[in-house]
Amino acid sequence: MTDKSLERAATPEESWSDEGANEDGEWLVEGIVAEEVDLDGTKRYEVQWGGGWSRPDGTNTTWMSSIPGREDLVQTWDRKQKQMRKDLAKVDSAIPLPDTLSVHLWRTELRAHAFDERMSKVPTSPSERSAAGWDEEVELAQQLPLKMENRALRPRSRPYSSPARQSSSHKPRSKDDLAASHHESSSTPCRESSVHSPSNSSSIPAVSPGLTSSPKSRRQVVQEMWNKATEKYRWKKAIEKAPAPVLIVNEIDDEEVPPGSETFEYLENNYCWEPDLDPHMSVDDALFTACDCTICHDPSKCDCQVPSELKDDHGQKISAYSDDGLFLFHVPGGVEVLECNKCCRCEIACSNRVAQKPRDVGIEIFKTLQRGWAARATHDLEVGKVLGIYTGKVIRRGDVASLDANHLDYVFDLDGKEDDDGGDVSVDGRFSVDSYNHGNWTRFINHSCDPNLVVYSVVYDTIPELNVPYLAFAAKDVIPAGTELTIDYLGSSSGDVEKRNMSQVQACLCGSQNCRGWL
Ligand SMILES: C[S@@+](CC[C@H](N)C(=O)[O-])C[C@H]1O[C@@H](n2cnc3c(N)ncnc32)[C@H](O)[C@@H]1O
Repeated sequence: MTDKSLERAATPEESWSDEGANEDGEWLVEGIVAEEVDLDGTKRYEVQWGGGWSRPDGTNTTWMSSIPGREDLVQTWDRKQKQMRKDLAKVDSAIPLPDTLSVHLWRTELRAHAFDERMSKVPTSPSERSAAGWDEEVELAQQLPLKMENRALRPRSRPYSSPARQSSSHKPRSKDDLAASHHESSSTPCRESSVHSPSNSSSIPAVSPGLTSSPKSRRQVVQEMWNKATEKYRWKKAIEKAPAPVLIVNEIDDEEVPPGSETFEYLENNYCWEPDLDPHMSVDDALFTACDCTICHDPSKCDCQVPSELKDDHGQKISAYSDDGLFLFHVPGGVEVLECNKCCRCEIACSNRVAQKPRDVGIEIFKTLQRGWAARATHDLEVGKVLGIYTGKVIRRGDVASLDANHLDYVFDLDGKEDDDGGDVSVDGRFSVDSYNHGNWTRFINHSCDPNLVVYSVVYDTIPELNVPYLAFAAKDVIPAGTELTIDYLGSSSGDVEKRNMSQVQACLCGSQNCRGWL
């Protein structure tokens, strides 16, 4: 594919006679009809020529980065576009954004493909993008002072009721080479340098080493850093594929990247933790219950499902997913989905490996008018589509209280098996995930009282007894590309607010018809 917007059409001066020029031989500009933003942030305007001039094929526009002598046209155009974006941003987050924005999204996709082309790799599908060039480019941009907002609340996972736990039978098995054939990534101790520190390895020179091109914008640098991090989560053998890209878009104001982005450690599909949690988090392979299936169609015959509590009305074990990997929404509160794990023999294509697969949907982190940054997908999503997992730093629940207040908005409790009093989960066994300094795109998912995503607990690279499942996000409805992705921070609990200090409650600006008014 060719990025048409970057082709430079011949101007009338270059290709055509003077017919259509005014008496001074100057060409008349009728106006600007479109704009395009290049990968490095450079704008181009599609200029329509006046004077009745047109090419033989009827076209009469040219892409130009400036219009000498008609800067007024550029200013007026920029002002109107800014206003239009503001108006668009006022649209209720629960309502799909209008077509004008889809055009933008489509162009964003085109730009991503154009980038791939320039890096000499033609992507074969929208979700397959090249890593070429990241290595030279990702050495990071200028370190700017970061202003972190002080917020009070934290999103909580659904407060499930806690069913009686059955004791799991574990069938130790020897290691085989399967682990190596699956994803390279596993959860790791947190990278200390990513905690805000001006002198750490994430400091960003103004110009990328080895490149003579102009300095990169902060947006570009952060985006590249994050996408390079997703590259680590590449599946070998059957699927030579990294997750789809994450892009940063601001159509509202001049904030280039979300606060703290430059020092943020992007973790696409794994947790990190402090060394003191290592004995808890590092699980010996011998403790995994693994299956010998090739493709796991029948959970009742799948050894790794022995500890699973996901059953039908007759007590038969059932799968959380359809054969084509869509979430089926019959996982009751308190039940964790057990996906095939690194010791199972099944293929990567197994229908019981879903939340753990590299994300095949592109994500845009975009600025909203009143709710900070948010997330949306660049493709239409079908019901049950699983988008990814909440990642970040695993901490003991007891340590949440001592976090800085601005972390609390980004703390998700792993409380799926707990009831209001913690149930049969011991105090020492309660954990939370802090995605303030470490995490992935899901930390930008805002709250809606009428959300379009559901959250469920899933286990695959640890064992259920450790109580550190991942929280996975699945589309509750058909979600058109460009629609903000939202969850209900309070799950189904309406009583939860009574336990909260009311001074912590924030006004909800989700704009849905059944908005509770707070979150
Ligand atoms: C996990 S963060 C979501 C990402 C956040 N918007 C950002 O810019 O980083 C949660 C915070 O986002 C804001 N937020 C999310 N949903 C909101 C809503 N419906 N109304 C108002 N603010 C919201 C609140 O400040 C909340 O504490």
